[in-house]
Amino acid sequence: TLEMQLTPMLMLLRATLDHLQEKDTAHIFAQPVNLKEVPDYLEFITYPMDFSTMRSKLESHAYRSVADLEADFNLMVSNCLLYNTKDTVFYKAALRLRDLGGAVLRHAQRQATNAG
Ligand SMILES: CCOC(=O)c1ccc2c(c1)NC(=O)[C@@H](C)N2
Repeated sequence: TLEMQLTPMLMLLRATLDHLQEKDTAHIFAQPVNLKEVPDYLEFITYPMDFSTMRSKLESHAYRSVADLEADFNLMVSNCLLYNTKDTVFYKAALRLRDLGGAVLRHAQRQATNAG
């Protein structure tokens, strides 16, 4: 579509978000933390973040660069490392997502720079 040609950044951000979310194979970052299931979550976490929220922000043009997307990705990972103890599946998944996502984001930034 015309949007495909005229908004390379939006296309790159969508592809990068898809690639980041593929690394969350357990889907524990897919939706906001359920505050009914985790009632004390906001006692520790000021700004919750998850992939569905990032996708809504992307489609609302809230991200103007790979760095903007990376900031919310890092927030999501940091929230998880802060709230959950080291022995949990959540904490371990956040470490793995941080490392795998870092490579995805470095590649995306190179593409953004090359495309100009
Ligand atoms: C149905 C119960 O779900 C959860 O308790 C739960 C579900 C998903 C979670 C989470 C908790 N904690 C987190 O830090 C983020 C990363 N994901």
